[in-house]
Amino acid sequence: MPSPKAKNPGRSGGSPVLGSSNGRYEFMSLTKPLNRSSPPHLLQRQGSDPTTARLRASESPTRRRGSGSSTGSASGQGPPEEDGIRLNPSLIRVALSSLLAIDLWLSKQLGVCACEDSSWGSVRPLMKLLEISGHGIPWLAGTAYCLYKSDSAAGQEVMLNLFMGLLLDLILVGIVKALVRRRRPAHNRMDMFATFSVDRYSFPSGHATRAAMCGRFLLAHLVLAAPLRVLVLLWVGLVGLSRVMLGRHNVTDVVFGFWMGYCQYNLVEMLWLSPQTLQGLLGQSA
Ligand SMILES: CC(C)=CCC/C(C)=C/CC/C(C)=C/CC/C(C)=C/COP(=O)(O)O
Repeated sequence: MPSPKAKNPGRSGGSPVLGSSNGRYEFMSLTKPLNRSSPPHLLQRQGSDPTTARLRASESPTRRRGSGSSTGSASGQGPPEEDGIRLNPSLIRVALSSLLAIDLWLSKQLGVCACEDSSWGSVRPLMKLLEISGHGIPWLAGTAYCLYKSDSAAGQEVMLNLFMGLLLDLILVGIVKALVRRRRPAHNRMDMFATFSVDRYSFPSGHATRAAMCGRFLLAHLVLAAPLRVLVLLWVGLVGLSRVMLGRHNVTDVVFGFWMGYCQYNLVEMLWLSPQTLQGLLGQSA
């Protein structure tokens, strides 16, 4: 005589499910893996209904890996595309952590001027000179001076836009540093002059963004002979290299900084302040 529960075979929960096979009711545990010989309607109820499938899909890869026997994929029963989906995030994670490990290792190897007694400690003063050459203060002060001294409208326009670009660079780098909050390499000695509080973070390198942006700016707006153009490019590269050699940055901070500075120049061009715009702005404020 079946129990009253048998009248409602579709009910599920923590209690065993009653199934009918060959006209006889049998108990089946919900916590044990399903026998392959189970009738199709029980297989359906156990995990192949859309709701359960959705729940399984929303589980994290780790959780799904842990419960492989219940999904059937560990025993090779799971659909092949599900395995593919599970592999992708781990592959990306492995690739990123490998890149990070290479970055840290390479940066440590290249940080040969991190202090005076490092293997290349004797060239540290030269590296610090390159640091000053890419610092925000000399660039802002120099540009402001040229703007003040310039007696042509074209010169003033170029210098004003460079000045705006330098301010934009400080703001954008500050925002990214505050968002990413990557610590400077452990071998760095924090002996830089005139820094903001966000400069305790290393991603991206502010010197690299400035060097890349100013380098592009100079090449585009100054009429320079070929050797000088090469010198500008050399300076940009050396500023970036000196950041890693001084132990201030990891390689990825500088590479990203170069890319960011390159893009910042595009932004400066887009927001270019022409004399007409300036007159309009000054006219509005007057
Ligand atoms: C001189 C004029 C006209 C204005 C000064 C405006 C001002 C307060 C500028 C601040 C410039 C400044 C302190 C920039 C920080 C530069 C720096 C140390 C960046 C860190 O570079 P990183 O490569 O180590 O990330």
